[in-house]
Amino acid sequence: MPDATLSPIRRIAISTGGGDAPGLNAVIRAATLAAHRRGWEIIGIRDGYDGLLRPENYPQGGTLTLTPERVEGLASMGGTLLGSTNKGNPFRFPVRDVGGTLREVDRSKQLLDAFKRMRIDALVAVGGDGSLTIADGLAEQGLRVVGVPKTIDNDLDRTFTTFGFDTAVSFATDCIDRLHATAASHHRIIVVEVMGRYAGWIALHAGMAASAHAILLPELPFDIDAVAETIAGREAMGEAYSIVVVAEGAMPRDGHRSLRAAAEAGHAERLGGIGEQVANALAAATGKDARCVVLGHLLRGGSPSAFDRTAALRFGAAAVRALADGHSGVMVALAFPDVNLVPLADVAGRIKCVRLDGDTIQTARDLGICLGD
Ligand SMILES: Nc1ncnc2c1ncn2[C@@H]1O[C@H](COP(=O)(O)OP(=O)(O)OP(=O)(O)O)[C@@H](O)[C@H]1O
Ligand SMILES: O=P(O)(O)OC[C@H]1O[C@](O)(CO)[C@@H](O)[C@@H]1O
Ligand SMILES: [Mg+2]
Repeated sequence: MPDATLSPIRRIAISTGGGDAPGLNAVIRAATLAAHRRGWEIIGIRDGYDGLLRPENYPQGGTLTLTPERVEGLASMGGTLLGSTNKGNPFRFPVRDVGGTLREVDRSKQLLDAFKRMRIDALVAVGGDGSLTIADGLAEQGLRVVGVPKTIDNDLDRTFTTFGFDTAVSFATDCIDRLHATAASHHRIIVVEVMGRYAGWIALHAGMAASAHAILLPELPFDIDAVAETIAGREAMGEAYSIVVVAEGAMPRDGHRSLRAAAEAGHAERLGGIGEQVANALAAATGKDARCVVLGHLLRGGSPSAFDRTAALRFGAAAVRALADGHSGVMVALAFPDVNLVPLADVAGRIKCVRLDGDTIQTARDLGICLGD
């Protein structure tokens, strides 16, 4: 429920947190123009909240005044004008003690003090599950906050989709389309590893759109023999090549996720390497030549698709409207065809995984795609 007793807004801030996603700049543009229309000032915080929490790193200032001129032409640009971080959760801020060990401290109070000092009345927090959990915590401490759902992973609950996902899937689809030709020419297996730590939306959608022969998801631990059988079955039908799409968080039934670096204070674990493992295992099981292509951070780059731009622009404007209407502790969400508001508390600390009984998975099965089970 909007709070009619709130003091009027004069100045708001916007921050972009977590992995960057195409469309962040479009949100910044829309929020800036919508704020200016209401006579509000708007400032951008650099690199999540680092601009306020690590001022020593910003001799030119940790914030940026946003004006209509400053956000001109921004909607089509990838990345984020403000910078981002996935290493500085203010509630679990990494600090190195004298012995050199990293530990986490709660610096949320300092952040809220910085907001007060800068006369910031409200915050638009743009991010994924991590950033919106932080935003929910700040709202609980009394800050007026509206969240905006971002992530190429599409793993946020209570919104039809997040912006960034469509661009990432379109790019992955284009890459896999291209790999069919070279795999077929050389009668090879090509394994394509895509991002997606705990949710396999990118692998599932791009794999289906680009007619992969097998798709391996974090949600469904795989049996490599099932994939090898699919490849052998294709071989028997005269199809001497196969494309396997693997989410970075996929794991064998009797194994575990492939880690590049373990989690440490202030930093989540880094995954990667499962594509290479699957390629090697399939080469051994089938006797065929196999290659692995890792799309990785390429999936985060590029200009946002028209769908992501539109969603991001709508989200940025809707976040400002929500603040103007007295809402706080909410996230703007796509409830096709509208944008609505959902409680941040319903989103915080949760991940939307691929539902194994959902129609997309069933469609993949009906198309004859092997899911490794
Ligand atoms: N505004 C922020 N300032 C500092 N650190 C942040 C901020 N937002 C998020 N983080 C850190 O980054 C992590 C990931 O954030 P989030 O889930 O929003 O991003 P994401 O797009 O899902 O990307 P990923 O989780 O893969 O990094 C959080 O758990 C948190 O530790
Ligand atoms: O940029 P980093 O720290 O390597 O993070 C990579 C992670 O970020 C994401 O791109 C976005 O959440 C994940 O898919 C991926 O696991
Ligand atoms: Mg995340």
